[in-house]
Amino acid sequence: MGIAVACRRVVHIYRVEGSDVVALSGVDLSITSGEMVALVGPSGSGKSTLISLLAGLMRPAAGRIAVGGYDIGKLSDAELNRLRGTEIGVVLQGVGRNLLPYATLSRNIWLAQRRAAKTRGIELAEADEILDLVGLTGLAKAKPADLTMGQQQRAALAVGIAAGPGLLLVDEPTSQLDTAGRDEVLAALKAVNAKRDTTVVIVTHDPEVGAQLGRVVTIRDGRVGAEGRDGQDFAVVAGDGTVQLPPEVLGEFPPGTLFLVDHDEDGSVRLQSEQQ
Ligand SMILES: Nc1ncnc2c1ncn2[C@@H]1O[C@H](COP(=O)(O)OP(=O)(O)OP(=O)(O)O)[C@@H](O)[C@H]1O
Repeated sequence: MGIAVACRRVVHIYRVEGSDVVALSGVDLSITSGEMVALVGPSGSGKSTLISLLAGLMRPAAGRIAVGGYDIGKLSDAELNRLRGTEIGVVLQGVGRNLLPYATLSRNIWLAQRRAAKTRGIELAEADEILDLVGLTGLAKAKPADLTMGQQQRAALAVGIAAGPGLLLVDEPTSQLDTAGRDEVLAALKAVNAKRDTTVVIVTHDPEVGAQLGRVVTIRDGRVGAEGRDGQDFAVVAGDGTVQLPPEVLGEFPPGTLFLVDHDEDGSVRLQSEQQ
C-alpha cells in the first residue's frame, strides 16, 4: 500500500562555517497515496534536500512533514531509523551507494529485508519476485559488476523496494543512462507503482522522465515554483500567499512591476501589467 506525504511550510537551513544556507524556504506539497511525482528544478534549488527530509535523513528546521501519518520532525532517531528501513525506501544517486558490490543481487535484497522482517514480522516478497518486477528475471545470482549500468540501476530499485515500503524516493535514477536504459528504469518504476501501489517520488533533470510521470513539481529557490499536470503548467499559491511566475515571464517584469488583478466570477484571474 502506498503512503501519503504532506509538507507544510517546510524550511531547511544548513550551517556552514558559521553562516546559514537556506536550502528550503517554505515548501508546501501534498502527494497522495499511490501517486508518482517528478521533482525537477535548477541545480541548487533544494530537490535533494527535500528528498533527504522526506526520507527522514534530516529533520526540517521549521514546518511540518507528515509521511504516512508520521511527523518526521517529532520522531526520535530510533523511530526515524525504523521508518527508513520499513515504510520508506530510498535509492540514492549513484548505484554504487545502494548495492554491496561483492554480494549477489539476492543477498543485497535479503540484507535490505532483514531488519524489516524482524521489526514488522511480516512476510516479504522473495528476491526472484522483486527482480521480476524490475525486469531482472533470472539475475538473482549475479553480482553488480556483472550487470550493465541500466541493470545496476534497476537492481538498486529492487533493493529500495525489498522491504515493501509505501513510499519510494529515488534521486536521479536515469542520469548516467542511454535512452534504452532510461526507458527500462522508467518501466520498472511504473511497474512498482502499478503493482504495489507504492507512492514514488523521483528527483530528475531529465524532462522525458517528468513528461512520462504525469505530475511534475518544479522546485525553485527552495520552494514549489510551479506544477505540471498532464502536460499543463500551473502556478502554485504558497503557504504565505505568494505565487511565483515562470522565469521567462518574470524576465519581462522587473521587481516592483505593478499588476492589475482582474478576478472574474467564473474563477478566472487575469494579471495586467501597469508598465509605463
Ligand atoms: N550538506 C550541505 N551543506 C551545506 N549546504 C548544502 C548542503 N547540501 C546542499 N546545500 C546547499 O543547499 C542548497 C540546495 O541544495 P540541494 O542539493 O538540495 O539542491 P538540488 O536542487 O538537489 O541541486 P542539484 O540538482 O545540483 O543536486 C544549495 O544552495 C546547496 O549549496
